[in-house]
Amino acid sequence: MTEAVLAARDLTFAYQRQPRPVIVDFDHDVLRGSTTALTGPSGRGKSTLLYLLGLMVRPSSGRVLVAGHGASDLSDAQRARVRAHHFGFVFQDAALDPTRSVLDNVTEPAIYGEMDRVDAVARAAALMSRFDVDLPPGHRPGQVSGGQAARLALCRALLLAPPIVLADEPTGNLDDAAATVVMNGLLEHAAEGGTVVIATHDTRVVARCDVVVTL
Ligand SMILES: Nc1ncnc2c1ncn2[C@@H]1O[C@H](COP(=O)(O)OP(=O)(O)OP(=O)(O)O)[C@@H](O)[C@H]1O
Repeated sequence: MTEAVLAARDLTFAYQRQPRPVIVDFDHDVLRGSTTALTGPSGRGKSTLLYLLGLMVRPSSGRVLVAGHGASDLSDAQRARVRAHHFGFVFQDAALDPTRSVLDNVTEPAIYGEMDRVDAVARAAALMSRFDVDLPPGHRPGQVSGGQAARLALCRALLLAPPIVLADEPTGNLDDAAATVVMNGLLEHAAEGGTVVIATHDTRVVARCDVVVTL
């Protein structure tokens, strides 16, 4: 049987001071090597669900299991460790730190993931070359295009070759060519044995995922 690398059990989540929960009794198994699109209309909770699965917010009730182990009820420090070892994130609108160079943005997960600086820089250079964003390392995010920022965010997410990549609207505002590069990168990660979950309303992305979850 194919193993669930990530699972939601009776997951319910309400933002503080909000009358209604955004996610209610959500159950799902994400299988190793799969690509999953979380889709649905704006405001249905795609991003929220992605952050729950990525252990960035705690569920109001229910659990998230990572590699078969309950993870959402761990302490903040323990969840941070699980995040560092299991997940890579592509945040909405790339979310690069404008105060740091593009290289330091891409190598940032190494700080949490126990990869030394020399290896991190080499791996970053290889990824930046593969995705055709081998910019001068001192460049700042303010000096790059939206498509380049999206590819740099992908490089950052893949830096530690994480078992699971979670991506929040990774192709938002990208033209077809740039969206294809980013999507190909995510699909290649899955083809290499990684697992990919994407919150998106981009039909170009949904069409290329193995599993579609509509919220
Ligand atoms: N920090 C917050 N506090 C209170 N409510 C929030 C917060 N963040 C999101 N929400 C609400 O939760 C609901 C789900 O938001 P979420 O961003 O997860 O949806 P989404 O499906 O990803 O939307 P979109 O496609 O527009 O990005 C929305 O009604 C939103 O207004």
